[in-house]
Amino acid sequence: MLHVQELVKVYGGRRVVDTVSFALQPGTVTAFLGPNGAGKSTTLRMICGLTAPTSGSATIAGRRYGQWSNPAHVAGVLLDASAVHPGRTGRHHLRNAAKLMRLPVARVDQVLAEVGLTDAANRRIGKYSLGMRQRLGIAQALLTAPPMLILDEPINGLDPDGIRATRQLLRGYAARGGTVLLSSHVLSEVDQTADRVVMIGHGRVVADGPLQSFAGPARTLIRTTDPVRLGTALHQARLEARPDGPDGMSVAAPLRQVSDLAFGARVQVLELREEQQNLEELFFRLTGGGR
Ligand SMILES: Nc1ncnc2c1ncn2[C@@H]1O[C@H](COP(=O)(O)OP(=O)(O)OP(=O)(O)O)[C@@H](O)[C@H]1O
Repeated sequence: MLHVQELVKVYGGRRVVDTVSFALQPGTVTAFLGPNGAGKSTTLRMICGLTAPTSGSATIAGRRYGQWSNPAHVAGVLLDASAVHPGRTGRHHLRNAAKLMRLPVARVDQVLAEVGLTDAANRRIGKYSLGMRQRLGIAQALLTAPPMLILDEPINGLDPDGIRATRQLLRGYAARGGTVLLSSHVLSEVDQTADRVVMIGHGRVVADGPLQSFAGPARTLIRTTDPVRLGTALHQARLEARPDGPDGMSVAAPLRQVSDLAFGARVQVLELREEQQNLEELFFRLTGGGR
């Protein structure tokens, strides 16, 4: 669907995008992750034909985005959610966009509903929160029901409900065969949305693969009435464990193994859960944490 091949952008003698390559398949959500200034927006702008590459190419379904006679039908794009007229209502804004693309106006109410903006449709955009503007931008990208979405920081500024709704929307869209590329500088925003991560730092791709492949070994948090006894059992099983609170331990083992061990040691378990994978650490290690 999307093929990015050795894209390079030089500004003032500096390679802000440095030989970036990746390809996306239909039915997937890919997060393009990197700290501020890593080169995400510049890459997305080159993919959408808004910035000319110094070298390299990006094609969607075999052609450069700008070469398609109706590019919005090939990929829906949200690059800057603030680029909207504040005096217009959300519905008015989308109606204008639909007319420009020669789409039936009935489509406007469908996409407003898809992004959860029906109730705010007749309010002026100037009164929208950043999150609402982001959702309006996603609605506009969805107008043509395109096979691909390219979204620059679509989750930035959303409240938890907005993040959840956007996550469901994008997952549903990919489940129906759509291809999503979304950028973010916050890993936790996308770790439940994306199947795959392309990480970029200082203009270069530093990691690319399924999200699970970045996960470290499983860790389990266990709280028990008898941490000393459990500690002995863990030691005997040669499992690395570190204290977590007065009666808790973080154990370097999968949940099932820790559960079996606690059962065998006859300690009463108060809490047992898999720990969140700390992808953030990996992200900062790989990208150098910034410019
Ligand atoms: N038009 C331009 N002229 C000169 N330098 C630019 C231009 N656009 C971007 N840059 C520089 O290129 C680098 C990458 O910027 P880019 O906006 O692509 O990063 P980003 O990863 O999207 O970051 P952010 O999350 O802050 O938007 C930055 O150092 C930025 O200052």
